[in-house]
Amino acid sequence: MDPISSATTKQTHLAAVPYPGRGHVNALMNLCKLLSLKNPNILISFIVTEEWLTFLAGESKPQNIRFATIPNVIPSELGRANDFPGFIRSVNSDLEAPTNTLLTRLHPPPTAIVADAFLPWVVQLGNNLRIPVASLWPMSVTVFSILYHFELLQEHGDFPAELSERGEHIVDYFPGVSKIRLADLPSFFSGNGVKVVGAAEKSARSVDNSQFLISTSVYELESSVIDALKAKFPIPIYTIGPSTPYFELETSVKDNGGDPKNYLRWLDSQAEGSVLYISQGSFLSVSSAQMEEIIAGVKDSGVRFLWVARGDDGWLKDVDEETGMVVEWCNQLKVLCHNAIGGFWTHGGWNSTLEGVFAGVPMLAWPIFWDQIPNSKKIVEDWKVGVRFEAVGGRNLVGREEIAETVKRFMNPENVEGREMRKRVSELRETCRRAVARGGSSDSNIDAFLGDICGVAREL
Ligand SMILES: O=c1ccn([C@@H]2O[C@H](COP(=O)(O)OP(=O)(O)O[C@H]3O[C@H](CO)[C@@H](O)[C@H](O)[C@H]3O)[C@@H](O)[C@H]2O)c(=O)[nH]1
Repeated sequence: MDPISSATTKQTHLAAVPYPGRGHVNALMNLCKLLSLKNPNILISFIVTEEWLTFLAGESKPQNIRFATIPNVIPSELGRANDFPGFIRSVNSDLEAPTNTLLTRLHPPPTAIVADAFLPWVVQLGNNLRIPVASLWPMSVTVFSILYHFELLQEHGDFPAELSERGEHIVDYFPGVSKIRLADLPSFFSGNGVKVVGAAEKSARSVDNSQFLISTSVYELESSVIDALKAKFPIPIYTIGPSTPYFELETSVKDNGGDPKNYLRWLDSQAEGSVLYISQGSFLSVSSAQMEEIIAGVKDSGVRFLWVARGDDGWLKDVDEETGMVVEWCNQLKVLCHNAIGGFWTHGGWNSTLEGVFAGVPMLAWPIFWDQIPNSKKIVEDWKVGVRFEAVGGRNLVGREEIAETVKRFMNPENVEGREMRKRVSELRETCRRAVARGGSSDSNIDAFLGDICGVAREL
């Protein structure tokens, strides 16, 4: 197939197919907004289930991005954590047929597709329909390289790994990836994670049949692994990150995220760098016993916090504003960029990790699973912009005293180690700002991708 020739004569119509999960939908929507800002003449159809359309109803977006829906053929987002392997199975079997039908009925017909790589079957649909596909990899390129080269783990006898025995074993054979302990690999390779490792590997390998690989990373943050992949791959690899709404920072009108409390006003009244922002991700969390220790530990630390907690976390509702503030949802990037925020307690989701770096806020990582583990290693060891609770997954319970001590030390502005971290993260913040500024690595890659899918040289 010649991916370009079909695009040259028609209006550019991009069909965007996100994986149904918050971190994935947001990343692809932000990419679509960036493309649309740069070229308001392209049409983008953003394909979601009817349930996801209700979640996105309040989303402000440019006119040339429209939603197109498929029926609710997968388990509800609201309970997907209950049977995660079952959810993945359904996404990989039940979404394909309605997506195919929709792609063939969209008008005008799509001239290109951008799809989350965790929907590997979209690549085949695109190939069948002779529409070029850009696979969006929503995690770090490091994690991509590890999954793509899964067979290296097997060849070295490192899969499956019993982490209690071999967790400290260091692996250095993934192209471009810095030395990493087996315990720091994505959780796909051990314990229950092996139930989904096949699906994850398939996602990474699906790019073999796509026409572009787009990464939400920032070139300068992972240059060695990106260079190694570029040397090996015949298709363009575009890093466009962070795929987060930095372009809306000044203009967003949704500062309260629908929450009746004004957390931004509260932040305005706090001393610079004094507040810990806490968010444990969008759908999986820790056990309730562990949560009790975390709440007690954070409160005992005496550090003020802004905490994102879901509706069922009722025990956080009695927090008074002298201690902190609890919200169900917030504009995370805006919060992180507020000068009252001095630290970010994060599960290490890739978008959150990049947002922490973009905002220049040191991170306290509590990874739960998947790529959050290598992301936390990157935060602490590679970039040196944070600390982590060691091996939280493998321990029964991290006690409140340890949590209180760690939080206090982490947020103490006098702490020498902390000063170094803050300096480093400010440097990386500038790196990210340069990447998205005009002519920077991410900005140029977005232009290049647009040029490719529009099939004509654009006037910038
Ligand atoms: O109150 C909140 C809480 C979160 N967010 C946003 O929600 C996104 C969350 O994304 P991420 O940090 O990546 O976390 P998850 O939603 O948990 O992401 C899933 O998808 C990611 C990308 O594949 C993976 O890195 C994670 O491990 C996986 O859990 C971020 O952009 C946040 O800014 C808000 O805007 N407000």
